[in-house]
Amino acid sequence: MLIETKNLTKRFGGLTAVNQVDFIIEKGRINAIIGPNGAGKSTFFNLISGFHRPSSGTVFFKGIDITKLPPNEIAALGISRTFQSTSLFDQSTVLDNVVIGHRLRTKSNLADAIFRTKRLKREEAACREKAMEALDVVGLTKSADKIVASISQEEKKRTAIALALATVPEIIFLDEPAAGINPDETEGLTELIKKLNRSGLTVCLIEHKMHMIMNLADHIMVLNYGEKIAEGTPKEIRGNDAVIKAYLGGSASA
Ligand SMILES: Nc1ncnc2c1ncn2[C@@H]1O[C@H](COP(=O)(O)OP(=O)(O)OP(=O)(O)O)[C@@H](O)[C@H]1O
Repeated sequence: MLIETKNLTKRFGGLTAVNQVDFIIEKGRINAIIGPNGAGKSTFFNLISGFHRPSSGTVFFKGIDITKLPPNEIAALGISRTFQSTSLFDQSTVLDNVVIGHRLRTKSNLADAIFRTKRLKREEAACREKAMEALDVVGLTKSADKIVASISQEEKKRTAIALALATVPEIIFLDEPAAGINPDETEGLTELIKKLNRSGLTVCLIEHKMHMIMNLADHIMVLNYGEKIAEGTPKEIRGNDAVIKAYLGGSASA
């Protein structure tokens, strides 16, 4: 298994956003986390990627306890993520945005940066090369020099994925990759996620678009009020009484 959470819990004051969640992500699969608004999905991602410290519980990556590691160290281990409100630099090019993602993995220190050593120059060239490879994978080679503010919403989503890929992850967490794009674009993005998975990348995504999830995921976990209420294949989840009740009774937008 690639990732395992045990009793993972996050409290914000009196609110328990994630409550004792045990979850296993097997290598090579497409996993999805669904649930009504406010169910704790993004918080769960933040706990795994180190952006939130859990109140209790543990996160393991390949059997190693990563619960207390900072986000950059977690990323360097091979766990990458995109964010819901795509945080790209609007006035920079697509390529420059992706180069930043790759910097995480390079080793130059401050002295290198000041004296512009040969190593730094080598690393910069390698960064741009990796970034171009990532843009090729997501189908954005031709948009590399465009300013982010001028590209479509779908291209922004693809740029965010390229950014996450530039750190050469083993697993990628995608937070609502298809939010705000039309059905055709959603179809294109679904194909891209399938392609990434076929190339060996393990995927875990949060998505409200149920049709997309049911077509894409091998394994689904359902959260409701921070608790895991079900997990299984799309077929198992579709017929699960607790899941149907959670969606009908809550503020679900799915
Ligand atoms: N930093 C925070 N401080 C306080 N409360 C928070 C914080 N982050 C999330 N919450 C609360 O935790 C609960 C779970 O939120 P979270 O964003 O994880 O849900 P979600 O399932 O991702 O929702 P959505 O589908 O709407 O994005 C919500 O009640 C939310 O208001």
